[in-house]
Amino acid sequence: MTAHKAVGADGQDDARFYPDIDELGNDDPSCKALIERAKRLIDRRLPVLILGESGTGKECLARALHAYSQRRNAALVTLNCAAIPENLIESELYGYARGAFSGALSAGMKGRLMQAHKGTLFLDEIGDMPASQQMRFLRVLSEKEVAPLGASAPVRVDFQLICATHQDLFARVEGGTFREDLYYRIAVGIVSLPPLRERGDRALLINKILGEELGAAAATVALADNVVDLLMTHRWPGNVRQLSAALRYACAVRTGDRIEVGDLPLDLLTMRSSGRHEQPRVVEATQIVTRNRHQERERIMAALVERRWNISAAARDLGVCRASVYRKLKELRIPHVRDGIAGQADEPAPMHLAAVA
Ligand SMILES: Nc1ncnc2c1ncn2[C@@H]1O[C@H](COP(=O)(O)OP(=O)(O)OP(=O)(O)O)[C@@H](O)[C@H]1O
Repeated sequence: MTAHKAVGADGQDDARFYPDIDELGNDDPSCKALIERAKRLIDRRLPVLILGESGTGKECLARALHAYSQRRNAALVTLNCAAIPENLIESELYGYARGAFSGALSAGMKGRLMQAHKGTLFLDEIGDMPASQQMRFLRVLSEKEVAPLGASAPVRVDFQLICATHQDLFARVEGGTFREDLYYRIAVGIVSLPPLRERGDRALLINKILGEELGAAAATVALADNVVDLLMTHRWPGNVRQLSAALRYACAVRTGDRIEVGDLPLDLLTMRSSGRHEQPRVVEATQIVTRNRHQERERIMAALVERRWNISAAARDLGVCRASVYRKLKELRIPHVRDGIAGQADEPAPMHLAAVA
């Protein structure tokens, strides 16, 4: 992760960390290809338009692109067009000169377009830019000049434009709420982020988020099999944001080294019972199960070695019953060394072990 200075939606310096662009694609070939394409679009004086459902990582990508670009040492200035009241968007974007109107700041105000000079302007939810502002913004893009309200002369601006929307922008053009000429001006370098349910790197994403949340402890925390099943089959309407929130919640409330289904947010379980999940992705689920198995194997082996294969003592350390330890030995294919350490081990496994396993 790389840190850069930026100016956030409230105009204040934003010291948030910026994702490393190469980490966004994980090891998934299609995500990596998409990120590589986005990298090729930056620094070409082309506007970039990031499309994708809410929570797919559009802002993350915009931040990563800025941090990757040649403009990384200048500001990234963001404005969420849906979050600013229509009557304020004009002064936010263009600013105003000293004494431009009664109630204005005495020193005037530098608008976001001028703040972004030499840097990057990120306009989130561009589909919500009021119709009254679209023509003026188009003119700025054509003329590369801004005229703050009350200013005697326009000011030249140079920024990398990145816009994002979760809406079908062309449908808004067809519906008459978004100008067609502005659409063609901003929709040049289009990058479409897939919804989480269509991504082939869900397991990698889960591991990455767990790693970020738990740090070194991630190596000792496993996911119960039914948690893996749920994470891999849920449809995630809130995309990566929802997945990340669910995992962070589970990491916070877990009481042991295993995240159980009861550690997941209640709304996720409710959605599941109402059928908002999909068919398991067997290959990916296997990756997580393998990771869990590996960690579980290590945990059990450590307890057994520590207790010199005294199953009762190891079971106590692990917080499970002896039968569970025997079941795990079988399940994880850990060969019993009972014969090798004579006198240290417990009595032979009970006859009903096969049935338990
Ligand atoms: N590749 C990724 N790896 C890890 N976390 C990610 C990734 N992409 C997105 N996230 C996380 O998902 C959350 C949502 O990301 P972001 O705000 O970029 O989505 P968005 O598409 O801009 O959402 P919205 O349309 O609602 O504004 C953030 O918390 C972000 O950290």
